[in-house]
Amino acid sequence: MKRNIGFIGTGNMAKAIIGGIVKSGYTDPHDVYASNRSIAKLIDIKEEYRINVFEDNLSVAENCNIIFLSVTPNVYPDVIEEIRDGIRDDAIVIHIAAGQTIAQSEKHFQRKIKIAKAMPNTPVNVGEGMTSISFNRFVTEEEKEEIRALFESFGKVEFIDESLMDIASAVGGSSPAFVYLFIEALADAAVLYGMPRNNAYKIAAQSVLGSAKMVLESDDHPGKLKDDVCSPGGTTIESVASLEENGFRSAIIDAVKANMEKLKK
Ligand SMILES: NC(=O)C1=CN([C@@H]2O[C@H](COP(=O)(O)OP(=O)(O)OC[C@H]3O[C@@H](n4cnc5c(N)ncnc54)[C@H](OP(=O)(O)O)[C@@H]3O)[C@@H](O)[C@H]2O)C=CC1
Ligand SMILES: O=C(O)[C@@H]1CCC=N1
Repeated sequence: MKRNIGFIGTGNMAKAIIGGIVKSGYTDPHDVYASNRSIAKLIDIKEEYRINVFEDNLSVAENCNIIFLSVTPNVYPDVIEEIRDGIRDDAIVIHIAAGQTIAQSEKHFQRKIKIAKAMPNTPVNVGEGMTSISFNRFVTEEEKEEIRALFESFGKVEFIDESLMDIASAVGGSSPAFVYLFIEALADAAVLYGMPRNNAYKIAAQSVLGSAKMVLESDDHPGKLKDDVCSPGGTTIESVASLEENGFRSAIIDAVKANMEKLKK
């Protein structure tokens, strides 16, 4: 079935997804539609990706059969009320809002709607995204595979139980921010020792990328991969000991806990 893909809200996450589906060739930009509160962002995204834009949300709903609700969760009730009557029966609505449950949205829609709850991250923009997805009971198995293919066009996909969506949001949706902090800190340290910033970012970022690939592509536990870097009596174990002393691991676990606490509010 031919699908027009719509985005209500063209903020950071929607822009990353639009970039992902257009650059991967998954869809033609002519089949992508978007609306946003401020016109300036719409003009920018239209210029960058040559997609169609509307000044109102209802037109996106009426013209599309995959609809991303890419606004923040506090805006969901108003947006759902605006588009409710314009949604086509064959449409699949994709929620990406952290903390927004399928049940909450179903309550606002007040009608039978096919819903996919997806938790992507911004690396979708460069084809290396991670998206966790769950569905409501109205989405067929065939449609689930169609949604998988969409998200796989710009990264990896896991179907998970909706009860795990908050932790998927913290560990998949938010974690790129933690990793950027790590890369920035590594690069700052390199600059402190006289390395030019462009060299520093490249060396730090590629080391993170390669390490992630080792975890994904070797059968080894991350602890074993760490051990392989630490030569006996060498330099790395000095750094590892320092990180342990400074509570590196518990700082990460606490960061995830803070994320989960916020999602409960
Ligand atoms: N950023 C990320 O890495 C991730 C975000 N998400 C989820 O994506 C959603 C959006 O987050 P993010 O992109 O970061 O936030 P942004 O603030 O960047 O984007 C939200 C967009 O929604 C627009 N908007 C607000 N109200 C309306 C409305 N009534 N009608 C149409 N558009 C509206 C805003 O427009 P304007 O700015 O013009 O007011 C803005 O462009 C959130 O629910 C978040 O949980 C999920 C995974 C990762
Ligand atoms: O910061 C946020 O609320 C969103 C959810 C996951 C990433 N960004």
